[in-house]
Amino acid sequence: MSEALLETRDLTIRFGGLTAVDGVDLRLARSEILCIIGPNGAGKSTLFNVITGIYRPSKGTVALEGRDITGSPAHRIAAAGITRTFQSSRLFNDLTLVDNVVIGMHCRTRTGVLTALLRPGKARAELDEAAERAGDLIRSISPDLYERRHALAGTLPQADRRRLEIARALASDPKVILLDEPSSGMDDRDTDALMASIRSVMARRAGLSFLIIEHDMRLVRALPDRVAVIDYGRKIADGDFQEVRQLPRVQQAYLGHKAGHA
Ligand SMILES: Nc1ncnc2c1ncn2[C@@H]1O[C@H](COP(=O)(O)OP(=O)(O)OP(=O)(O)O)[C@@H](O)[C@H]1O
Repeated sequence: MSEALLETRDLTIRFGGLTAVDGVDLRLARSEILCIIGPNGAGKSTLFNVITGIYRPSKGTVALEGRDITGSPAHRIAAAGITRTFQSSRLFNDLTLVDNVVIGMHCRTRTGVLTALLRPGKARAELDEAAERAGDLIRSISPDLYERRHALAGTLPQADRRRLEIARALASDPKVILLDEPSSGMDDRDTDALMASIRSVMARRAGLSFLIIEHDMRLVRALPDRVAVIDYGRKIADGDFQEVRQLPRVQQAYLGHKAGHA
C-alpha cells in the first residue's frame, strides 16, 4: 500500500471519564476526499481538534507523509501542511475578502519592519503581490466571489462565507484541508456550488486532499471517494458510501441517536 498522506493510528482522547475519540485509525491518500459522518456528539470535531494539535491525544499517533506530528502545537501542524475550517465562521468581518485570504498566508511578505520603513515601495509591492495571489485563490473557488473581492467579509451571505474560508485555507498552501460541516446552513443550490468549488480546487492542485465532517447526506453521497463513520468516538465503518450506509451497525448508530439519516 502506498504511503498515506495523513494517517492516524489508535487515536484516543479522554476528557475525565469520557473517551471522546476512541482508538481511531484513519488513512487519507493524496488527492482523496474522505467524509467523516456520525451522529451528534460522536466525536468528529474532537477528532479534528486532535489531528490539528488543538488537543493532545491521550494515546495513538498522527502522521503526515509518514512523519509523526503527534502532540505538535497547532501552528507547527498548520505549517507542516494541515489546515482547517471551523463549524463557526472565523472570518474578519471588517476586512475585505482579499485581506481575509492574505491573512491566511503563512509568510505574507518577506519584508521586515525596518525594510518597510526604509523601503516602503518594496513592502507595498510585496503586499500587492499577496493581494493578487489572494484574488487568484478566490477566483479558483468562485468567479462570483472574485467579483466581490473588495467587499467586506461581513456583508457576505453564509454560503459565500464558507467558500471564502476555503479560499483562506488554500492560502497557506496546505497538503490537507479539514472542513467542519462546510454545508451547514446551505440550501441545495449552495451545496452544489460548494461541491463544484471543492472539485475545481482539487483539479488545480495535484495531491491536495480533503477531510470533511458533514451531516448533509446529499454532499456525502456525491462528493467523497470514501466515508468513515464515527459513533461514540469509535470508527464503526469505512468505505464506499453506498456500502457503508447499508451496514446494520451504521443504521443502528443513527437510529440510536435519532439524529440524521445515513
Ligand atoms: N474539551 C472538552 N471537554 C470535555 N468534553 C468534551 C470536550 N470537547 C468535546 N467533548 C465531548 O466529546 C464528545 C464529542 O464531541 P464532538 O463535538 O467532537 O462531537 P461531534 O461528533 O463533532 O458532534 P456534532 O456533530 O454535534 O458537532 C461530546 O460528548 C462532547 O461533549
